[in-house]
Amino acid sequence: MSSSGPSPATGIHASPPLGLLPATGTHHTRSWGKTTSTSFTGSTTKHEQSLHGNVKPLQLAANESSRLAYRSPALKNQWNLPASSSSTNVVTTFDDNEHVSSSVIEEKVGVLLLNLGGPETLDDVQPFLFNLFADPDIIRLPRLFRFLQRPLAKLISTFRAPKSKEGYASIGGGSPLRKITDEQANALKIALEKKKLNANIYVGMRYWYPFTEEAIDQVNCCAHLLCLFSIQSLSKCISF
Ligand SMILES: C=CC1=C(C)c2cc3[nH]c(cc4nc(cc5[nH]c(cc1n2)c(C)c5CCC(=O)O)C(CCC(=O)O)=C4C)c(C)c3C=C
Ligand SMILES: [Fe+2]
Repeated sequence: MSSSGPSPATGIHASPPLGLLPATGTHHTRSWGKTTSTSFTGSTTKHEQSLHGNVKPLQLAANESSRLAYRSPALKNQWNLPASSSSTNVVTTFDDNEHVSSSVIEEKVGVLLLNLGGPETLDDVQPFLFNLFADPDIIRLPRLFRFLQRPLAKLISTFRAPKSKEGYASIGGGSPLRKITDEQANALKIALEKKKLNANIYVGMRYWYPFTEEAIDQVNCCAHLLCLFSIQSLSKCISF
């Protein structure tokens, strides 16, 4: 996959987010090509929404400059979050001028930066590729042949790994994606602190560490979780 776009620190501004999720419940997310569920702190509500599901843009307030907070009306219903919920809904949006406008904030916000991940060492290359190809969103087999997904992923990843390793070796022995995403998280934390917003930032990857499920397990700070898809790519296979 080729990557391009703004610098890591500012790339956040160009990336469409997934949504604002309540930081309680059970998430059904996918890695290694299978669906798993992850419970996280304070869970009283169950829901079926995948982190990778479609989320509609938040109804934005007056200024329509390119903002990044989205919320699914459907999710709002699903999680039973009435507008007058006792827990204040926190909606923080970012515009192109790096101005942050927030509604009244009474609860700490968590931000989950979602990315895809990449192999960090040459030994990671084959298992990373396996995770990638075992995902039916990457290689979709007809229903009848679904049972072949993982054997096929094993086959392709094993065959492709040597060539990919050469590529990764030539750029220092691994993917820069983890480092870039961690840098984005730090930059976001610092930027929000400057705005007097104290948010916990988490990083979750779909195909490598730290997996989204692990990241969600860490979420313990907040009533709401803003999920931002922090991918920059020209790849046509990524659609939002
Ligand atoms: C048939 C081959 C491939 C398809 C189809 C494909 C689709 C696809 N890939 C991503 C996300 C990533 N791919 C990454 C690396 C990578 N992808 C392929 C092959 C296909 N991908 C290979 C062989 C590799 C390894 C690198 C290489 O040898 O070129 C990565 C990791 C990037 C990094 O920084 O390391 C990601 C992420 C998506 C989203 C996608 C289709 C939707
Ligand atoms: Fe790829």
